[in-house]
Amino acid sequence: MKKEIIVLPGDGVGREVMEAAKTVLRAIADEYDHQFVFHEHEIGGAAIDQYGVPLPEETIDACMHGDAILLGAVGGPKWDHVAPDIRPEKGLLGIRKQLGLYANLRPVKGFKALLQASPLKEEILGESDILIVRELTGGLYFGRPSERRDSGNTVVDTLSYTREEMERIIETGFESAMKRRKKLTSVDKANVLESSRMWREIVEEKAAQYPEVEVEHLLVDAAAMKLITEPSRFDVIVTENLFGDILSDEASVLTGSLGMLPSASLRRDGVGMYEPVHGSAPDIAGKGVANPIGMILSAAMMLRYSFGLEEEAREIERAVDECLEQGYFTPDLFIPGGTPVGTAEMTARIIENVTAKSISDSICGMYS
Ligand SMILES: NC(=O)C1=CN([C@@H]2O[C@H](COP(=O)(O)OP(=O)(O)OC[C@H]3O[C@@H](n4cnc5c(N)ncnc54)[C@H](O)[C@@H]3O)[C@@H](O)[C@H]2O)C=CC1
Ligand SMILES: CC(C)CC(=O)C(=O)O
Ligand SMILES: [Mg+2]
Repeated sequence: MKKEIIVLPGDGVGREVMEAAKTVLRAIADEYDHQFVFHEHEIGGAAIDQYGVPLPEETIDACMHGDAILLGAVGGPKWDHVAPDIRPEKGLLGIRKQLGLYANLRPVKGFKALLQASPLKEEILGESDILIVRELTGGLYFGRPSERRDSGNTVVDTLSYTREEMERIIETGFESAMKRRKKLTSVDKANVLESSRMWREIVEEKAAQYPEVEVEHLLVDAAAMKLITEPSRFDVIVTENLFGDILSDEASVLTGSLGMLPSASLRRDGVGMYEPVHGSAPDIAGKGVANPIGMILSAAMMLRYSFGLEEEAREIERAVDECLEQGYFTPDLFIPGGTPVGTAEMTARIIENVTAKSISDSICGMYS
């Protein structure tokens, strides 16, 4: 299979973890006889430096013509003082909006080797993983332009959603629940927000079409608490943009680190951008210690959702699991008795496991 992959490394550790993901994809291409062609373009701060804007036309154009997009992360202190409308983060919001990538799937899955050191291990192990379905192109991040009034003493951000925007993501939530353990937790703030009241109405309407799905409503503040105290009560969580952003960083703690979580940003026709949940991590950027697993697992999601390469996706996931079982961990993680490594070595160890399987398979094949 030949695929053209648009690569947007962005800023900070985004660039480091992207190298790792490309290396793993090259190993998979070799093992399974695929051709993955990478086309690199700038977004975020790196694009501001080169083009003066966080989302250049040539980047959008490339994204529209590729088979799938991989994104690292954007932002960093270097661009803290640029005008608000050209901040690096506007590049990311812009590409999501312009490509219509409204459904952000954020699986929160624990790996056994890491959970042994976690007080939450019984709660999240095994079948009890969580899928957060986050609305990605509406709500507070996309309101009318934010403004400061009254000599800068009054600030205005607006939260607006259309019924259609809510319906399509809530449907994604129900469809995801149907493929999993058939439980959907809808998270809102319906005791206060009008947008949340409409959200809840729509969830109730859709529930009638999915009688097999058990539906519960939680207010976001209680949901944040229960995510930590009772993670195993959750199967699929569906929620709007801001709540999903915050809850997914929180949920990452259940897996050991924010650096572990991948995501897929999709639209109905299958076009997808794949990005780790974390940001550009300026505090560790350039030190060679970023955890590449969230980015590598995002590449696995790309193989699964955009290319239909389920076996190859599972192979990456298996290799990550194996590498952690062997005790390798980046400094954001901890495995008792294990070996601390940097980004490059972690990546090399993961690839060794991809290769190890196929070598042992081919040896078995020779004697069967
Ligand atoms: N998708 C994106 O591009 C995102 C961009 N950002 C931007 O990133 C910049 C930094 O934001 P922060 O609030 O610091 O969030 P962050 O997600 O970059 O970092 C939060 C904490 O997690 C750690 N961390 C993140 N990724 C890691 C990895 N792969 N391995 C090990 N540790 C990791 C960091 O070292 C830091 O202590 C800001 O400019 C922000 O706007 C933030 C979140 C998402
Ligand atoms: C620009 C931000 C909304 C990025 C972020 O934190 C995210 O998508 O998780
Ligand atoms: Mg976030």
